[in-house]
Amino acid sequence: MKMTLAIAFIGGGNMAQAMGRGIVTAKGSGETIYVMDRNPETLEKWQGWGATTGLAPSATLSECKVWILAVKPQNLKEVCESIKPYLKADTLIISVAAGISMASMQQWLGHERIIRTMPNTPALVGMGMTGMFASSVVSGEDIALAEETLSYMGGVVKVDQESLIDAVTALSGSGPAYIYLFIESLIAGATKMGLTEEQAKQMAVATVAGAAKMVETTGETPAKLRENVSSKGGTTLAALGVFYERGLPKIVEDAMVAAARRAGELSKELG
Ligand SMILES: NC(=O)C1=CN([C@@H]2O[C@H](COP(=O)(O)OP(=O)(O)OC[C@H]3O[C@@H](n4cnc5c(N)ncnc54)[C@H](O)[C@@H]3O)[C@@H](O)[C@H]2O)C=CC1
Ligand SMILES: O=C(O)[C@@H]1CCC=N1
Repeated sequence: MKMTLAIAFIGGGNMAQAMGRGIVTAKGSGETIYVMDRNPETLEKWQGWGATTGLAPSATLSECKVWILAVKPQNLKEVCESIKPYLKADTLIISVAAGISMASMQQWLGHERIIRTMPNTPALVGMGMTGMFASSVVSGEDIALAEETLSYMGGVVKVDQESLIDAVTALSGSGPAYIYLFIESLIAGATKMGLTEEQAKQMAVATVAGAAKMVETTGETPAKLRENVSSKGGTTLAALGVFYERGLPKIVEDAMVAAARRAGELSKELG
């Protein structure tokens, strides 16, 4: 027997699939999920997970208590207008869109029960991180429901000001891409020194994962752990010297400021 639908993804692309995969893994199937996406190819993956799918808004949306808005910020206004007729008073909206304000979504949807979040794609492997901000009208019960839904994808951190979602975007939302660039750079450097691509990838990935796990489990600060690797007159300090000389900490800070600024621009351009 088909299970009752619980969650609707509005837009079933990269981010939605990463989030959906977390739910499918936790629940054993996608049977409680409904996905609305105008691209039939995008829906094929969801169908393989057992989800119900649709190419356009329909009454099926009304069967779902939680709607996750996961289209590009540029498409959000038109999509909100198209799904609005199927909203019920108790529908809980969770937006993952970068840079689109709560006020705009409340206006486009004529609905106040909205939670703004910023997840990231490691949700696909259950290691996501989501920052969330709830409007003042959202009940404790709905916040708990949103936290439960998001916890299938990894960690959840609540922030108490909407503007902080842009900082979350600059850190964990866009952050996986920064780490991928760093891994790409490590692999490129190692292959130039003679390691094979496969060897370099294995070592780079283990180094990033191992270092992150050390920060998570030892209780030491990242600075102390860095010092522990850095022998006096040794190889690590030779490398770190280049990072400092070229201003890596400032480069990272500037990059994050650019990401947060872009979120602010999206908000001005799109709502
Ligand atoms: N990709 C990432 O790492 C992250 C993305 N986000 C946010 O997630 C949202 C989605 O981003 P992605 O998944 O990367 O984009 P995507 O392009 O992979 O997915 C968007 C989906 O929306 C569908 N769509 C667009 N207009 C539609 C309409 N009118 N009706 C039905 N379906 C429609 C598209 O067919 C597409 O499958 C964005 O708002 C982004 O800011 C948030 C955190 C991380
Ligand atoms: O690049 C973007 O705009 C989205 C938001 C965070 C990650 N990807």
